[in-house]
Amino acid sequence: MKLVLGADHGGFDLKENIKEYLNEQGIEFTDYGTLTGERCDYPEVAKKVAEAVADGTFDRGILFCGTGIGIGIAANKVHGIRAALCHDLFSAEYCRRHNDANILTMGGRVIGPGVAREIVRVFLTTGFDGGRHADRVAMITEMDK
Ligand SMILES: O=C(CO)[C@H](O)[C@H](O)[C@H](O)COP(=O)(O)O
Repeated sequence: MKLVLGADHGGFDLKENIKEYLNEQGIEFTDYGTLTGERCDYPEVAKKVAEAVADGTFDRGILFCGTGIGIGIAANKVHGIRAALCHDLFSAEYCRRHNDANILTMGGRVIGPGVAREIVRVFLTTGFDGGRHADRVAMITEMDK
C-alpha cells in the first residue's frame, strides 16, 4: 500500500511519532510535510495530500493538525476523498469497513501517541465491507460531481 502523511504545526509532533511507528513496523510512507514544527496553514497540506490520494499516486493518507478537524474539512473538498476524523478504535475500524475512508485525520492536541498508533494500525489493516456500504459510498461520490 502506498501511504502519504501530512501535518500542520499542530499535528507535527504526532506525525513524527507515527513515522517512528511506521518505520518500526516496516511500513513505507512518503511525508508531504510540514517538515518543521513552524506555523503553517493546514489547507495547503490537506490539498497536496488529498490530491495525491485522489489521483492514485497514493492509496491512503494520514493527516494531522491540532484537532484533526480543519485538515479533514479541507481534504474532503477534493473529489474522491473520504477523510475520517478518528480518535478511537471503533471509528478507525468502521471508517474503513463502512465508509471506505481513504484518509485518516487525527489531532495532535487531542490524542496521545499510544492510541494514535493503534488507530493507524487499524486504519491500515481493515478492509471495506462493500455491499450496501458500497451503494452508499457511490451516492457520496455522486454528490462530488
Ligand atoms: O484547524 C485546526 C482546527 O481544526 C487545526 O487544529 C490547526 O492546527 C489549528 O487551527 C492551528 O492553530 P494555531 O493557533 O495557528 O496554532
